[in-house]
Amino acid sequence: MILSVRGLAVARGGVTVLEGIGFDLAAGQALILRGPNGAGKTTLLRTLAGLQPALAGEVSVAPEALAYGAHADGIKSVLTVAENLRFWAAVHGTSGIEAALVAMDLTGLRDRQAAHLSAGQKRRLGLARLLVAGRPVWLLDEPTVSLDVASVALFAGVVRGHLSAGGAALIATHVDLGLGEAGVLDVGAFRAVAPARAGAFDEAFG
Ligand SMILES: Nc1ncnc2c1ncn2[C@@H]1O[C@H](COP(=O)(O)OP(=O)(O)OP(=O)(O)O)[C@@H](O)[C@H]1O
Repeated sequence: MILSVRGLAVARGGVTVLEGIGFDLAAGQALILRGPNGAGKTTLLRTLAGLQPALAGEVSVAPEALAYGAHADGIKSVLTVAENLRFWAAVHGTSGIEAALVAMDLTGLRDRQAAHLSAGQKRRLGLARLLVAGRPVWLLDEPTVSLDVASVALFAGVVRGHLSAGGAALIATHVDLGLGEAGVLDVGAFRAVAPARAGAFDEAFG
């Protein structure tokens, strides 16, 4: 397994959100994280990415195998698209940004300053970063936000290519990426916090 999780408990703001999480991710596999707003998908991904500590449990993965992609994707607004990608290639010790530019349909925008990209174009640049990083396990939080239908399809193709090259992906998304082969993990099954009591609204405001 490229990523194994056992008995993991995660918290946000000092409150345990999910507990007893367990799953395996093999090379070539994608797992879609499902659950309503606030269920804990972002918290789980942040914990796996090492951005916050786990409360309990074990995560078995090589830290250098992970690439985390979220809303704040670290784009430097004063740099051009190509300069951003070259920067990340230097950080990750990889070379060549052309394949990433082509894959995310950014060749025509390569010399545009990132500050002047649209929201969807910025998102495509953030996703191109994953390709430049060259890491096998993608942890993705709502990767398709701001993407139009064509870009979602483009991205789904990129994920498929990553999987067939032996990569793996854990993706929190409310959108159907058309990855028929992907598994689904409903984080609701691991919820630690009791839902708000019925009637609480009436008690507070009634
Ligand atoms: N900075 C914070 N401090 C305290 N609590 C937080 C903080 N950020 C999020 N939470 C709470 O933690 C819980 C889990 O949030 P999280 O962002 O992980 O959910 P999510 O499943 O990713 O939701 P969404 O689908 O809306 O992105 C929610 O109840 C949320 O209100």
